[in-house]
Formats: sequence, structure tokens, C-alpha cells
Amino acid sequence: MTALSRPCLQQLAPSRATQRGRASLTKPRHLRSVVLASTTQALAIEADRLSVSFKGSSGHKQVLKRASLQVPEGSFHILLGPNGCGKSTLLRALGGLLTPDSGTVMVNGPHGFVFQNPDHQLVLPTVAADVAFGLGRLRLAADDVNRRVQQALRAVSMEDFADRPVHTLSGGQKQRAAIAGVLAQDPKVLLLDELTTFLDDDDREGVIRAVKGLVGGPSRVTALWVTHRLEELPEADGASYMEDGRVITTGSPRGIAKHLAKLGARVPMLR
Ligand SMILES: Nc1ncnc2c1ncn2[C@@H]1O[C@H](COP(=O)(O)OP(=O)(O)OP(=O)(O)O)[C@@H](O)[C@H]1O
Repeated sequence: MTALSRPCLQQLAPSRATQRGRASLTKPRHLRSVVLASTTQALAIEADRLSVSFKGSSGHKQVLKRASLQVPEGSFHILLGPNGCGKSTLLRALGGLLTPDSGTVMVNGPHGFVFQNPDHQLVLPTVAADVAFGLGRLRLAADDVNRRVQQALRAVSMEDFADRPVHTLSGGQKQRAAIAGVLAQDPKVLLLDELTTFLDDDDREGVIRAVKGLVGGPSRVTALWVTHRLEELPEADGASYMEDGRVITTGSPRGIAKHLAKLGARVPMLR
């Protein structure tokens, strides 16, 4: 894990926060485009001045403060920021898992949400049964279900694990099985919340490779990847940095790395 030197950045350390629920999939919205760098690219995700607050015992706490984010279609985009700055809240608002107080959200295409702790989203005894779980509502023929399950497992290099009991998988294998459960439903956008927090380096690399394989594939899946690990920055096509409920800056991974270095972080890709 990368060492971080300044107090605000030390909060980028792993969170033990967990979210209950399974991967979810929702309906497409309209297409927008934006000028990014020198080219016009279609956007897969756009949040515009999003505000979210939660009720607590001491009144309302505003967590997102007119946060805006744009993610080009077909990209692997990293969202970084100190613990508690609102990354997961922004992701959940994008996924339709909570209702913002104000602002707008656009996600172009069906999207799947994968949570930080795979133990909270793998609910059936075997890998294949779990991957098939979300397909129940589609009323597909058994052959179609099997085909989708096999394809999804192949996409995350888990085709040999179909009959394995879920409890025998490593953390990274569980995350890849959770991703397969979403993929079986054919999403265009993946919202991925700190999937590598509990993983060792091998498992972490396996999960990142699986997601990058999907993004680089013919279906032009877009992945928004929330992380606190600065060493994952070079994997991304683009990145955004949040602080205190706002997206402060968006750019190339190297540009964001330089921004973080100015704040005092030791960023591996700049060494
Ligand atoms: N349902 C909720 N009710 C009340 N407060 C909440 C709720 N969800 C999040 N919060 C608060 O909102 C703030 C932002 O939380 P969030 O999980 O979005 O931050 P984060 O940047 O993802 O942090 P981490 O990196 O630790 O996961 C925190 O102070 C958190 O306690």
C-alpha cells in the first residue's frame, strides 16, 4: 500500500465501511457528449451539481456539495479521495441507489453496481447459481441462462469455477464472481466500489485485469472504479479526485498523480 504523508491524504487509507446488498442493474438514460482534451467523446456517465444529505441525530449532514463528474464511454475511470469525502455516496447516486437532493444524473445504458465486500453480495451456494441469480427476473430459457453464465464467467477468467462452492473462493475470485453476476445481465456501465480493499496483490491484479478486459472489449463497457489505492492510477484511462463532497479535478492519471504529489502524497507512478 502506498504511504501518504499529509493528514488529509492519510485518510485515503482503506475503509472498513461495508454496504449490504447485491449487484444491481438499472435502465438506460439519454446520451450526452462533451469535449474532453481535443476530441469529442460520448459520455457514459454525467453527474451535474449533485447534492446529497443524510439525516442524523444532530440534523442534516450534507455529503455531496454540487459534485459534478463526467466519464467518457468505453473508459476505465478512477475516482479517488480521502475517506469520507463522498466517493461511495456519489457512486450510489449514479447507480440510483439513493435520491439526490438536487442536481442531475445521466448513466448511458444499463448499469451494474458491485460493492466493496463480496460476502455481502454472493448469496447462493455455487458460483454458477450465484451468477445466474440476477437473471431470474428476465424469464430466460435454461439454455440462455447457461450461455450467459458461461460467457460472464469466461469474461472474468472464472470458467473453471462454475461448480465451486462460493465459500471456497479467495477474495479476488469472489469479487470476480460478483462482477460476473452483473455481467450476465449485459450492462454497459460498471460502478465498482473499492473492490480491491480487502485483496492481496495477486487477487487485486486479477480483478483489475478482468475489468480492463471488459472495458477494452468490443462491447465498450465503461467502468467507474472507486479506490483509495494510488498505485492503481496507472491502470486508468482517466481519473477524478474528490474532497469534501466535491470533485476537485479530473484529468489523465498522470495529471491527477501530479496533483496528489503537490498535496504531499507519494504516488508510485511518479517515482
Ligand atoms: N446512509 C447514510 N447515513 C448517514 N451518513 C452517511 C450515510 N452514507 C454515508 N454517510 C456519511 O457520508 C460521508 C461520506 O461517506 P462515503 O461512504 O460516501 O465516503 P467515501 O469517500 O466513500 O469514504 P470511504 O473511502 O471511507 O469509503 C461519511 O461521513 C459517511 O459517514
